[in-house]
Order: sequence, then structure tokens, then C-alpha cells
Amino acid sequence: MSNVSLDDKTMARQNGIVQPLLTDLYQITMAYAYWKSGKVNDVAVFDLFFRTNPFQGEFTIFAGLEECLKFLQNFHYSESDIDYLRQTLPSTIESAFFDYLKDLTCKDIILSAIEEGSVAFPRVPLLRVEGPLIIAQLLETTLLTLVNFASLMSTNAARYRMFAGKHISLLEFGLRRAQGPDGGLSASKYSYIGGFDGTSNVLAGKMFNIPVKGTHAHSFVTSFSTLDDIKCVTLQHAETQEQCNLLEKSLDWRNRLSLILDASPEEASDGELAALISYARAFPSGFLALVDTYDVKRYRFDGLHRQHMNGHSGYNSNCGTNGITPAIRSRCGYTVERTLRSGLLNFCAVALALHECGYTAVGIRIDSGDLAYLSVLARDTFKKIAETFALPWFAKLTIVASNDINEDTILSLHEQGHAIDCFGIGTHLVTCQRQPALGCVYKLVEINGQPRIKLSQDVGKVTIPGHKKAYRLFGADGHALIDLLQRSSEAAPEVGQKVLCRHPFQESKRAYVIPSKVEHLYKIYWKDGQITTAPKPLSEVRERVQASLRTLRQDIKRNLNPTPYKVAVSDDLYNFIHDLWLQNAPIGELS
Ligand SMILES: Nc1ncnc2c1ncn2[C@@H]1O[C@H](COP(=O)(O)OP(=O)(O)OP(=O)(O)O)[C@@H](O)[C@H]1O
Ligand SMILES: O=P(O)(O)OC[C@H]1O[C@H](OP(=O)(O)OP(=O)(O)O)[C@H](O)[C@@H]1O
Ligand SMILES: O=C(O)c1cccnc1
Ligand SMILES: [Mg+2]
Repeated sequence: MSNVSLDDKTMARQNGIVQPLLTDLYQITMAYAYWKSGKVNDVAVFDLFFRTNPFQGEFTIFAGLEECLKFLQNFHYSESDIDYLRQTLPSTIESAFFDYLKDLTCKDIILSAIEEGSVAFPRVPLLRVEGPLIIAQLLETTLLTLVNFASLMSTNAARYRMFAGKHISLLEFGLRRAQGPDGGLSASKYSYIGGFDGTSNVLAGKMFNIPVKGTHAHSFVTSFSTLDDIKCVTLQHAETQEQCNLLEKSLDWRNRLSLILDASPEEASDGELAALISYARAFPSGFLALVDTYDVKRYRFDGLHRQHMNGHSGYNSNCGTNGITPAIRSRCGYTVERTLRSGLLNFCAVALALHECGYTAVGIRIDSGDLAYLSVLARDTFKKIAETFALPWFAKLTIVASNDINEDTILSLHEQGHAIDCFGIGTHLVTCQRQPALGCVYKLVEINGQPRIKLSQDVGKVTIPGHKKAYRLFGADGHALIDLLQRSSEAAPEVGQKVLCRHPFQESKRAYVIPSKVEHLYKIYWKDGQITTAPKPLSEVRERVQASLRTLRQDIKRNLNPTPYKVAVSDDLYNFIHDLWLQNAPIGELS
């Protein structure tokens, strides 16, 4: 195995807060107690794993490995760290312990891991840390914090990608709502890994080479009140270099369109038009406008809405204007509806004016109201204009939707039918609102060559002891069938050879598997103080996520009541666990 040295080109610099003191105090107090008990030369094996998949799903995406490697690479207590610990820990701590800490590095640690971006399952360790007990113990909290949120976030993003479908573009807009600056940065990074196409977070773009994308906010529109707020109305033609009057052209188009779109210019806001013209002048090739600032609330009979969603043009723009009170309307089956009568008219006018100046507009963003209905309304409008003016590109303008989008909204929108090309998603994505934490744990499974088991009344919490290897066995149809944990001393399963796979705790649950393919899940990533397998660039980890998800059967990935993926142990490991369990479980006495 060749050692790999990593430079800034292959790995972005680690966030400065990831350092040895980013840990729980008890790791350091335990380190002292180990040290004082003469355990300096003890050698341990720890497994880092989770017990339940997040989001009521049946898979997890493993992420955070690259950051773990950077942490091992840089692990070192600085002078000021030592000074702080001296002041903070009890004065009875022997000074020689601080000398010991000063020289600690991860050179004697071996880190094995599943490939970053792979699907992973409960109980199969994501990381295995072997080496001096004290150092391996000191790594616990930091490794957990680096893996837990990264994996949770990547899984969340991968689920959004899965439910959105591969043809919809997904943008992460969450920095303002994230759990602080570091949470926001990690959310951007791992959303990208999980399958998002870009982020609005500029620092994430710079640090991780993620595409940065965005539109504009309502404040840009509301900062303009009248057409007089446009400071300069001209734009140089893209080809002829001629000066075009964008305001004149836009007003002209707004009048022409009002006849076609059944929306009068009086209903459109001049402040909004001024804002859109100014934005178009600033970004003539990237004109994507927020169109719901001056949306109009109307009452609409629900039956008509449904018809419209089914593709019939049953929308009646006059419904709701006949003076009936909201309470009466609600009883009669009317719902409040917004139309984009101002924004859509203004956008189309500016887009057509831009076209006359040699530029093609990009599209619109809708950030309120019924996104299914409004997106279809916008698409119908674009198609009508495309047809009327023989401009086929107009029908294909991008429609971005945002506003508290989550998995359920996406699924519901798909069910209703919509015309959205891109979702901008913030709060629910980055805060993982549906499940805010992944429960990875770090458990001692071997000390000085002796297996360790942690017993619990709750069988699900009993740890699987010893130094183990993990394999993914594939079935005849090419899908991943089962993950198998074995003792490291056992021979690896082979293609075409029958393997007995057992449930780790239920004796009667077992099955023979004849794998069509066997994947060894662990590689050594860190040994002898060096990175031994270079972590892949983010774009490749992102591809790995999708490739790995494709190996899972559809029923394991579905939203509602997904089928659990099987995780098993070999017969040998099964007996090993249960013998050790019996040895360690005290025999009770009945009286
Ligand atoms: N067709 C739809 N089906 C299901 N959910 C939708 C649909 N359209 C929008 N949503 C979701 O419904 C919620 C609407 O939120 P809300 O009631 O706050 O509306 P709003 O348009 O933001 O109103 P306001 O601006 O007055 O606060 C959002 O979470 C949005 O993602
Ligand atoms: O809804 P999220 O999924 O979190 O997506 C991000 C939100 O952030 C922006 O506006 P913000 O919510 O700050 O202001 P608003 O009240 O204008 O929507 C944007 O318009 C989205 O609504
Ligand atoms: O660019 C956008 O449209 C954007 C960015 C952050 C939050 N909401 C929207
Ligand atoms: Mg909002």
C-alpha cells in the first residue's frame, strides 16, 4: 500500500474549530485515569456505528471521512491547549501527564472505513479505530461530531434528490436558517454530496468547489417604488452593440402582453417593473426574477383549481371578486389563491425586451402561494407567449420554487402535477427538521486482543464484540442483498459459495446466501501517521452516493414503510457473541 500525501488541491483546509480540544471533558479525564493506571501501552479497537437509520428510512449515507482524516493528520495539542488544560483540570494532575499529551499524535492509529458516500446500515461500523487505548479514546467525540452530522445531512439531501427525481435541479438555500455558521457550512458541503446541484453559500462554494447559484430577494423588488427609480434605462445589444432602451421596450411589451395574458398593466406594479429592468441590466444573460412580491390574493373555487391542475384551463380570473365575504366563500368551497398577475406580466415584458437586445432570460422564482397551481399558471403563460410570438425558448423558461419545501411537499407537488424545474430548499434541509440527529456511537470492542461486549437490557444496544470485517453480498439480480459481519480471522465470503447469514440476536432468523458479487466494505485510510488511501474529491463522493443508492432495491428506498435492508453476522461471529454474552451476563438468583 503506497502512502499518499495530500496537499491543498486534493483536500480543502479543515475548519479551524476542528482540533483536539473540540471534545468532551471526560475524554481527557479518562485519558489521565488510563495513564495513571498504567494503561499507556494498552491497545484498543473501537467501532463507530449507528443503530437506527434516520428519517424513518432504511438507509444512511456515510459521510465525513475526509474530515476525520484531516483531523488525524493535524492532531496535536498546542502549548496553549496544554496551558488551558493545566488550569482547568484539578491541580492534583501530575505534570508528566501534560508532557505525555504534548507529544501525542495519531501515528500509531489505524483507521479503517467504509468508502465515503456509500449507503450504510445499522450496526455495520462506519469506522474502525485501532491503536493505543488513550489516543483512540481521545478521538471519540470529535470523530462522532464529524461523522454524525455529515452522514445525517448527506442522507437528508439524498432523500430530497430521490423524491425530487433526477430531472429537477436542487439548490441549497439554508445558511440563514442553519444551526450556526459551522452547521451552515457543513450543510452546504453535505447537501452537495447528497445530490444537490448547488448552494447559495458563497464560502462553501469557495472552500469546497461547489457551484454557487441564486436569484434575488424581495428586498430588491421593494427597494424600487416607481419607474423613476431606474437610474439608467439603456442596455447595449449583445451583438450589434447598439444602445437599447430597456424601459421603453419593456413598457411596450407589457401593453402588448396585457391583451394576450388577460392581465391589465394597471394591475402590475411599476416599482416591480423598475426592479426587474434594473436586475436585467445588471445580469442580462442570467435574468432570473422573483415574481411573487406583488402577488394578488383572490378567492377561487376549489373545483376549478383541481380541473386546472389536471391540465384543463378552467381557471377563472374573475372568481372571488364579487363581494362575498371570506367566511361565505370558505363554506362554499372557495380557497384563498394568489395569482402572479403583476410579477408574471412584468417578468415576461422584461424578458421579451431583453430578447430584443440579444439576450435570453433564464426564468422566475415563486416563493409563496400554491406552488403547483402557480407553476402551472406560469408555464401556461410561457407557452402561450412562445406560441404567439414564435419563440420556442420562452416555453422552456426555468421555474424555481421555494418556501419551506420539505420531502412531503415535493411528493405532494409531484402527485398534484406542477411545472417546477428547480427547488430552492433551506430550513427543512439544513436543520434536518424531520430528524435533527444521527445516533452514531463509538464503542470499545477489543482491548489487548481480548473482545469486549457491552450488555444491555435492550438487545438492540448490545455491541458486537471483536475485530471484525464487513462484506456486502449481492444477489442474482445485481442488487445489494445483505451486509455480513465476520470475525477478522475468518475467510472472506466468495462469489458462488453458499454463506450462512444469521441475525445477530435472533437464533431462528438465518438464511443461506450465494452471492453474485462480494464487496469488501473496509479499506485502511490511515496508518503509520499517513493517509494510505486518498479520499475522493467531493464530486466523486457525490457520484458515489448515487451509484451506491442504485444498488438498493426500490422497496428499501421508498418513502412509506420501506423494507429494512438485512444486516447479518456469520455463524462463527454469532457463536462468538453469544458465548461472550453468557460469560459476561451475571446469573441471577430467584428467591
Ligand atoms: N401545491 C402545494 N401542495 C402542497 N404544499 C404546498 C403547495 N404549494 C405550497 N405548498 C407549501 O405550503 C406552505 C405554504 O405556506 P404558507 O401557508 O406560509 O403560505 P405562504 O404562501 O408562504 O403565505 P404567506 O406569504 O401569507 O405566509 C409552504 O410550506 C409551501 O411549501
Ligand atoms: O423556506 P426555506 O426552505 O427556508 O428557503 C429559504 C427561504 O429563504 C428566503 O427568504 P426568507 O424566508 O428569508 O424570507 P421570506 O419571508 O421572504 O420568504 C427564500 O425566499 C426562501 O423562502
Ligand atoms: O438565491 C436565492 O434565491 C436565495 C438564497 C438564499 C435564500 N433564499 C433564496
Ligand atoms: Mg420564506
